[in-house]
Amino acid sequence: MIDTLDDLDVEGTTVGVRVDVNSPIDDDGSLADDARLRAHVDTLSELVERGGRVAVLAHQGRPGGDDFVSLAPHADRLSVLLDRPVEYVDATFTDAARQAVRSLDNGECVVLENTRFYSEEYMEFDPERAARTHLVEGLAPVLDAYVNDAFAAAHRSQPSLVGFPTVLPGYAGRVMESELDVLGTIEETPEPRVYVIGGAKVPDSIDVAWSVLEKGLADHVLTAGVVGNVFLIADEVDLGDASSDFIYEQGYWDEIDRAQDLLDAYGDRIALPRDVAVERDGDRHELAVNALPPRDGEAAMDIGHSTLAYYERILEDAGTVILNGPAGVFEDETFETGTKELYGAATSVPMSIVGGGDTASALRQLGVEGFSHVSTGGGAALRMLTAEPLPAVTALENGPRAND
Ligand SMILES: Nc1ncnc2c1ncn2[C@@H]1O[C@H](COP(=O)(O)OP(=O)(O)OP(=O)(O)O)[C@@H](O)[C@H]1O
Ligand SMILES: O=C(O)[C@H](O)COP(=O)(O)O
Repeated sequence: MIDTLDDLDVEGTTVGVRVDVNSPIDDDGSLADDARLRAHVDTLSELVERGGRVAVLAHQGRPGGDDFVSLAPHADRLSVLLDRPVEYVDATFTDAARQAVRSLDNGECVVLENTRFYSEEYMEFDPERAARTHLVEGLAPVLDAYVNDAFAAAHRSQPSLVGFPTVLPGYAGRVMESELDVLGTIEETPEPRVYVIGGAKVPDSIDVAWSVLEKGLADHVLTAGVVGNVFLIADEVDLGDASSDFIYEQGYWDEIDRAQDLLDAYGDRIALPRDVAVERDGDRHELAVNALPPRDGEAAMDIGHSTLAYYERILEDAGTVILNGPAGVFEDETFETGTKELYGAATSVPMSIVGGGDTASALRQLGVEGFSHVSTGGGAALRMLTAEPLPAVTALENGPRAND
């Protein structure tokens, strides 16, 4: 059992609230989409309205990425969404951060700096070790309680997710609570069950594919996006240098072997793209897999119409579809078709569950709606849908309670 905000005596309590506001960022450093911030408004408003002193903790991007930026724009946006001043401090666990938290009054809120600006936060620990990191040792002494609303990051055992609830009474926020309610019952959803796995986080996606195939949860796994490209290469399709170099540069080369092992073990339940779209003379150009490799410099940026027809036939018979990750580079209009049509077809399946930050923003951008549940989590939703425990949830379950 996990305590929720219903169990927390909020008035006058200093609460560290871990949210997941990891968002797409424009070239000028501003937020390209605020959906993940809006998702946390209920939890944060409730805490400030009930007189809490709220210190917001979150990550943005990954080290080395263009979206690895400060949380200052997030604080500005939260201030608009919560309709009250939200302070921002460019520190997370130092004296400056502690000072900012100590000076909060009832009903006030401060956003601390991107937790991943500190290297320990980008490592995975067991909860006891996570509790001895600089972040947790530095900040926990000025907090009375910890609320985890970051369902989308709950598959990470990083200090801000598993360390705080090991030393402070922990509570699930409203997003966490509702996601666990909806996604906790995957084994009871209608069959056949189809998992559509696209996007660019290849190692996570291959883990999920292994797990759902091994446990018999998936009748079919449909691959798309960079994940689909990795499977094609594993199936000895020559995708050309541009796509191969991209996979190599992302550090995903070893994933090709894992994809191959997966095809050997469960190939009959894994569907691979039958064609891909590349850019040729400024336009979209589709190439059947047997017509590959593409010309020099052409990369596989989307699935093509023959793949769409194949996947749509599988979806017609599905009872449940679980989707994560766009089917192509949907940010470019030329390559939005795969994502738009595949996700559009999925809305006709009786139970359709979508996860993922980029996926949710892709769907809004493309005007695709009508799913049974759009989760705030991508990797976390998928992990949960494999019936695997989420480390951050386990840490909340095992941590101290207010009355202990
Ligand atoms: N064929 C492709 N080549 C290059 N990039 C691709 C391709 N297909 C999809 N992408 C990129 O994948 C990115 C999104 O992948 P990602 O796995 O992060 O999805 P997500 O929905 O955000 O999931 P999560 O919430 O787990 O992060 C998009 O930016 C998109 O451009
Ligand atoms: O976008 C996500 O899936 C979460 O914010 C977790 O981000 P991560 O995959 O960089 O840990």
